[in-house]
Amino acid sequence: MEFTKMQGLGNDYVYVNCLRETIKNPAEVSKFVSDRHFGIGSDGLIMICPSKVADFEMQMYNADGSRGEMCGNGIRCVAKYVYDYGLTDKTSISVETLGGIKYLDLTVEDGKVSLVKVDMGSPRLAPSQIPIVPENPEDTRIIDAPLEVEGKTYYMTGVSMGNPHTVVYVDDVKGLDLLKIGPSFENHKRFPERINTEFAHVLDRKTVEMRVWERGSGETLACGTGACAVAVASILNGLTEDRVTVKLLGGDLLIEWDKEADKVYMTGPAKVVFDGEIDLTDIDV
Ligand SMILES: N[C@H](CCC[C@H](N)C(=O)O)C(=O)O
Repeated sequence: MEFTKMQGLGNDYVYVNCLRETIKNPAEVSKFVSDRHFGIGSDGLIMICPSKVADFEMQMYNADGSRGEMCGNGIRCVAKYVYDYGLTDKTSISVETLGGIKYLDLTVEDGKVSLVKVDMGSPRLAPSQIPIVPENPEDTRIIDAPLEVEGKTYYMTGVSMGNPHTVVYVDDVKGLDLLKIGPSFENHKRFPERINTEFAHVLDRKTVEMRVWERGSGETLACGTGACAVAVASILNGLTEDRVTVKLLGGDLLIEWDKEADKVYMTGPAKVVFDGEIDLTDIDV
């Protein structure tokens, strides 16, 4: 199978052009290719597929083989792939995802995509839409709500960007032991479909730094949907303006929540690392 390794702010995936390749068992393939010792090494697998309702379809699998509804860093790389590898000459494209159809604007420099702006759609805040089990059945949002993890009480804000996120604010992002607390958040009983957890620290009204423990992949260097969730949560909690630079371990994303249109926009880079070929005879069965 031919593949292209790409990364968005260090959130790296194995991309496969499924207009040409067929993958019978993507969950198993994702687990295999993601292994950083026995496979290629990545945060998961992203399949670029034909679509009846958009220019392309993105199917995204985490490193543990679970399917993600949406992937912000991934969809920017999909846009770069389809333009740079000649599948389209359009600089505005649509991509079908389990989180809805997304619309992207591509910035092209010297014939290749350097930057992508994504309309990430509307954040979903109702507990049932995230999903997060609310403390009280009548709660319509999860904002600054207590959550006990490993004997400590955190205060979380829940946001869905098509996939589930919970945002907690901490004083020292760098000092967090995510290996210790990340899985306890991910698998907490109040998150029926597990969850992506963002640990955020507001630097000023235009800037937030964060780390993320991703559902199905553990800590990643960046999470595009997570950065959107952090921006929405920060705005909802009155901590920042509607346009926020989110600083992740792998770099910065510019996030804007146009409250009038109720659309979140994410702007960031996408890069090719290398092209390769791998024999999946024993895996893709
Ligand atoms: N782990 C996520 C999918 C990848 C999201 C992230 N890598 C991004 O850039 O948005 C989930 O299971 O919902």
